Amino acid sequence: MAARISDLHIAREDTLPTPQALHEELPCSDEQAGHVAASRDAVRRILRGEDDRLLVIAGPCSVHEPASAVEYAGRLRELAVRHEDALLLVMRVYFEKPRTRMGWKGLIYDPGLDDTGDIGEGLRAARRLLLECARIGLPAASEILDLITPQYYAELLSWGAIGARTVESPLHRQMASALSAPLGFKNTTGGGVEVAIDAIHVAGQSHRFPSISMQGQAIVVTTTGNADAHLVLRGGAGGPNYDAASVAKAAAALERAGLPPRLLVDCSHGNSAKDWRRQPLVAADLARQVAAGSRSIAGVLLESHLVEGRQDIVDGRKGLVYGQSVTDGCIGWDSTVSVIGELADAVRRRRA
Ligand SMILES: O=C[C@H](O)[C@H](O)COP(=O)(O)O
Ligand SMILES: C=C(OP(=O)(O)O)C(=O)O
Repeated sequence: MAARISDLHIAREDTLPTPQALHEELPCSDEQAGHVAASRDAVRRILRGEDDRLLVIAGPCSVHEPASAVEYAGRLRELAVRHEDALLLVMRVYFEKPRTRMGWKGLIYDPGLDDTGDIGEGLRAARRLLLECARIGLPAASEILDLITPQYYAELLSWGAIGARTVESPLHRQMASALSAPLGFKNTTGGGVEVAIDAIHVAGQSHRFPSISMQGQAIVVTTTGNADAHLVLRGGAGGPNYDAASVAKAAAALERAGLPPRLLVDCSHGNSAKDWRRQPLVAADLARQVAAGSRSIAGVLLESHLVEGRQDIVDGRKGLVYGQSVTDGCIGWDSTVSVIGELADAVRRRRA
């Protein structure tokens, strides 16, 4: 008998709807598409220095509860209008979590929070939420982690991230060359900025690679390159990199590499030593840099939710505090309002 040599580690296979089927089930209207296109344009203008506002990407570390994400979106939209002279507010709507070891992988991978892993339902929930953001006129941002799932929802994003764990991956860099939204590359978890600068170069070029079509067919896609890729400083194993000296060093590295010396800074992750209480201190330092005239800082990222802190998933959705993160700790709503106000004032002071 021939030895069994395939599928030795496959427990089961389930069929997903095609990207096209999901788009037809949850279509994007002309108004929603118009909002996404205009938001991407606004992001690009800020990145290029043609608009002196600050891009602020704020929202939960991960979305696990669509209802609290919708409530957060409504509140952020009000803040966006209040500060639109100084800030472009974008909601962080993250559905796929790259874990250091094991842990809940996000709404797309496990929408039930119970390891049942109904990815079809997760994609549906993600798309529904992004459509809701577009409906209320709030631009949305997400990390692109999986190489197939973007076909299901990425056209609704106004900003995307390639995270610290995947910034060196050739597959993510070539996938980034296909994405339609401006894209931030994080420095590595070790703190390496050069790796992200390499990634920006690679994503800006044309690539040819295997992918899936809207009809779910295996295809070879040829891309034109994403000209709006940029650097995000998120700190790393060696410490934070949000201070003025680190920002200046990174801006100089960008210039040496022939790239515009403009970047985003994440107040969380390595820049807060993963302690959410430190995020307002990081944001205050960035606000001081902006008010003092820095034009290198084009944007700021915040992990924020309705309720401060974080909680563990113990028994699926049971017992969870509404509006509190189940991944990294977040600042709460009141702190979010004051941090965003401080950033807006910094832009106004820089103008004055
Ligand atoms: O922002 C999210 C987390 O920092 C990232 O997914 C890693 O999380 P973990 O170290 O808890 O696995
Ligand atoms: C995982 C994230 O960030 P980083 O890649 O910087 O760790 C995140 O923003 O969720």
